[in-house]
Amino acid sequence: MSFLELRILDIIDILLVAILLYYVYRLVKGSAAINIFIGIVIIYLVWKLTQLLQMEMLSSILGQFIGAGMFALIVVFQQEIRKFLLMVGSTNFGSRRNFLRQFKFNKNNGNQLETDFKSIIKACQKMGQNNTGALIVIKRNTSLDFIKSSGDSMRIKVNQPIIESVFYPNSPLHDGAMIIEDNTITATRVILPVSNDRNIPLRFGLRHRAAIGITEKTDAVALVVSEETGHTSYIKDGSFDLYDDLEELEKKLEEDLS
Ligand SMILES: Nc1ncnc2c1ncn2[C@@H]1O[C@H](COP(=O)(O)OP(=O)(O)OP(=O)(O)O)[C@@H](O)[C@H]1O
Repeated sequence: MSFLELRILDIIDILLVAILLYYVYRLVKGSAAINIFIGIVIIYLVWKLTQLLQMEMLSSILGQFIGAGMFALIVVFQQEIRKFLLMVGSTNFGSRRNFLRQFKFNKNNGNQLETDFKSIIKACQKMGQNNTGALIVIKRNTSLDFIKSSGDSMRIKVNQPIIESVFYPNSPLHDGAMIIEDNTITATRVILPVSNDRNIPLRFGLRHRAAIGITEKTDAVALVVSEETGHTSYIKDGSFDLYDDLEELEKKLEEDLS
């Protein structure tokens, strides 16, 4: 029964593997790769079990299969591996403020720029009334530098008329997404990664899929104003975060951005 002895390091090991699996699952969720991912996890677990029970023959067959399969996996999951490395590399662990924010130690410390979410919501409401489409991504901890380069960089403090004029249909900047970081509009016309999730209802087009895509890959939140319905959707962690009225939306943004 010696294999059942647990050291602290084993627990840390298990936790780290669980986190890794969670991130891999988030990357492949909704795409065809999810079935391959589940298949691999099952084969790996069976292999480990056969090793533990010292079933030599089955364990060596599965071991060889997994060894050769690693190369095949790199080819099959090329896209996902790229996204994963991008996600790891773009997480700004270096910033002390962001690090502390993870633990909410420095909540309301007065030094950080509070996002003027009320102006953003008012702009969305106004654009919705005029059936003007918009896609706004608000950064939280994960760096968005890897997508900003696809658009035009700028540096304007958030305010309602500026947001409305960026998305005004004939404006040269209206296409693509607007990025907001630390209460500053830092990029417009940004092209976002589109989600492959097959569960997104067909009535939602590319604008909504792009918002879901970026919130799957980063911890940013997104607001989408539909050109067709005028409705503002709030998107977080790769899915629609529903609300009943604007006050509730304000509350959600206040909580999520603090
Ligand atoms: N990958 C992307 N990144 C950023 N913006 C995008 C992306 N794909 C589409 N868009 C924006 O979405 C607009 C097209 O939206 P589309 O009509 O397909 O979306 P929708 O989700 O149906 O929204 P709506 O309800 O407003 O029609 C484009 O004009 C462009 O501005």
